[in-house]
Amino acid sequence: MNNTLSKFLDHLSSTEHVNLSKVQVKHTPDAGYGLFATEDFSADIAEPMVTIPSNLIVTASKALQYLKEHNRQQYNELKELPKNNKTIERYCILLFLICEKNAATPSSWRYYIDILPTLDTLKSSQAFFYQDEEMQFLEGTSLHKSIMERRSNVSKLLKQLTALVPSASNVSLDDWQWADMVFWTRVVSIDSQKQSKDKDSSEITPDYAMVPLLDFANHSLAPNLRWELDSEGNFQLLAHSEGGSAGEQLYFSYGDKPNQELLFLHGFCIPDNPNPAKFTMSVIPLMMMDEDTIEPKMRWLQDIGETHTLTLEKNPQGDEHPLMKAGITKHSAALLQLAVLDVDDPIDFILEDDNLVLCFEGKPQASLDDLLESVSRYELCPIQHLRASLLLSQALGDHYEKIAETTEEMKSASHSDNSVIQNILIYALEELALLENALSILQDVQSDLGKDPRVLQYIADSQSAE
Ligand SMILES: C[S@@+](CC[C@H](N)C(=O)[O-])C[C@H]1O[C@@H](n2cnc3c(N)ncnc32)[C@H](O)[C@@H]1O
Repeated sequence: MNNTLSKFLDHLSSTEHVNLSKVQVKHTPDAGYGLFATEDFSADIAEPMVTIPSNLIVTASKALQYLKEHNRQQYNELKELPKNNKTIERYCILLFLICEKNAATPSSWRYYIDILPTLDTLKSSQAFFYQDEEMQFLEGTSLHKSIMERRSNVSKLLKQLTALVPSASNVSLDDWQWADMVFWTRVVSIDSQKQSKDKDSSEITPDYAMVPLLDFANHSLAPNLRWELDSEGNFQLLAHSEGGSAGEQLYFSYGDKPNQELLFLHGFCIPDNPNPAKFTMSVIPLMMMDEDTIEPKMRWLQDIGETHTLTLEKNPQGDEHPLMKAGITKHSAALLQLAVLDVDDPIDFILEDDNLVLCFEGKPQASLDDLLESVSRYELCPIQHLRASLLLSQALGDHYEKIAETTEEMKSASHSDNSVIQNILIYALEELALLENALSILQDVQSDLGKDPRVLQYIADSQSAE
């Protein structure tokens, strides 16, 4: 056991009187440290395996208390910010972590800070820090896009923090990244109602908590450990389900997260994860096909407050729209209908009170739902559906090809003992299967639409025009 870990555990047992007789922290083969049972445990026994006292749990109010003593300026600025806001809660906790990590004179919290993963450890496991080779293996996937977005947002978020808390302007980007990642990989969300003992009306009602010791427990979809808050705000760690035997690793569930989310937040995947993958991509490159309308379309989306993300889910979304049979959400089906409209279609854009309004067949469209509905009543509707479906097939097909190529490469023997690449492979194959299924459904959809007389006429007209 390393020195900082044994000091931390000593501190818990001798100073804080935490009874550690039923659990221990040990290295695991593939998940860093883990929490293990030292004796048989059963859900029939109501007694907790271990109780973490409330004074050891890091919440926003605890962080504020700490900053009041250790960084009065940050405390004064934070306490003026709106209460019960998750972002502010997170800022409090991050600033606490950074302040104690860098304090010349350690407080008793340093035992905990010292056992948290360092930035170098996080760099070797977190998707955010993937090198070029790993990013190449993610080409075409939704995760590639999410990582790039997170990278470009990091300094923006730090700027947002310093706009609210000017005294945090000396926080380095490295410290900020370290604290943010430590936070997201270890935080649990608690029901703030149960935290009555922790409430102080002048401070923030906490929902986020970092719980020393519990945060050594790794994730499983079949957990044998659960936690409960007692009436004093202490965290009780209890056997879950059937319990288990001495020596077993104790897992709790981080939630029903799909592999994409697990890989993004934690750097690992669960083989055969039943939580279905989602594929996301931006509609913007698809809008770019028509240079004349891209600008007003983007402005209209902005004015009606809509996002640009297309989402493909595993399970069909219904049959309100042919694309939804392939798993495209209603919002995405509408975005695709918008994307295919061009100057030859019955659309106009008019400016009304500084807002750009899209009119379809002369009627203003207040929302994407309205547009979807108007297109479905349009006499050439099957043609519009077919165009949207072909555009989607083209886009998904491009992603499919990129992912198919990289998964073949990852399957090669030279990567078989690289756990990072094996995790990427599990995730990429799921996304590949999702795309393959959608592409095959889209083929059927297109073949059905191709039989519609209006479509046949349209094709004949276009051919004779050529
Ligand atoms: C709350 S911590 C658990 C303790 C951690 N293993 C440690 O060494 O400190 C969460 C992190 O543990 C790792 N982890 C948790 N569950 C895992 C699993 N089932 N497989 C692989 N790594 C896991 C991930 O790096 C994750 O971000």
